Amino acid sequence: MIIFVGRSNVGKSTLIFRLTGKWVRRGKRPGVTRKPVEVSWRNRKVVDMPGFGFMSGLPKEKQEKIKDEIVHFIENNADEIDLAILVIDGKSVLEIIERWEKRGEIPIDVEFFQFLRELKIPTIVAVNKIDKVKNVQGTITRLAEKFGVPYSEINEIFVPISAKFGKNLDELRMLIEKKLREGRKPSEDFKDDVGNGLLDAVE
Ligand SMILES: Nc1nc2c(ncn2[C@@H]2O[C@H](COP(=O)(O)OP(=O)(O)OP(=O)(O)O)[C@@H](O)[C@H]2O)c(=O)[nH]1
Repeated sequence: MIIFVGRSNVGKSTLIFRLTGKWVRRGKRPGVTRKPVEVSWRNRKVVDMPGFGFMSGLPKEKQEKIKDEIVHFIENNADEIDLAILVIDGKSVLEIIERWEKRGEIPIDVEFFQFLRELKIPTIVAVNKIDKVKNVQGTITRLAEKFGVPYSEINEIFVPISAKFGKNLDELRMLIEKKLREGRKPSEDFKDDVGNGLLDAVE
């Protein structure tokens, strides 16, 4: 199974369409709670998770509920998940992350990334909407710092793309295939060091 996670409106559905030729969108306006949407692609399940985080008109409790549901889905299906693609909006994500940091909170995108890492789920961060970003390389470097990814691993994790304009999608496809081929490292004992953070938050 391949899962797509990310804030609402970052372009998850557009990206899934670009990669698989399948529409997962059900025409709902942003902010309306929805369940994970599953399509089948090359003998695998591809799941578009509901968007997390702030959505205008959505009360905080509902945001938290969506986040908890995503966390539970990932925990319950962790054995089956071969790859997670965290989609972020390259234009706005750094500003959002810095806003959270100023409030002394862990930014939700960073929290999800670390949660996936704790579960040893191979993860790619698709930095979308780069058609709107001036300094792409600078953005990726700063993102790597925020996500705690060492410089040497940047190209294994971050891929700048534009789902809408079809930019760099071949690079993303190649990285997806590479990660699926590699699978989980055999030495990584699954669920071994699942510790704090999101998991505790929903206990
Ligand atoms: N400029 C730009 N816009 C994009 C890009 N990818 C997607 N969009 C636009 O962003 C908006 C949201 O895209 P969706 O694919 O619906 O986003 P989503 O993450 O599935 O949204 P939810 O269903 O709310 O979770 C749409 O208007 C897309 O056309 C991109 O690469 N560049």
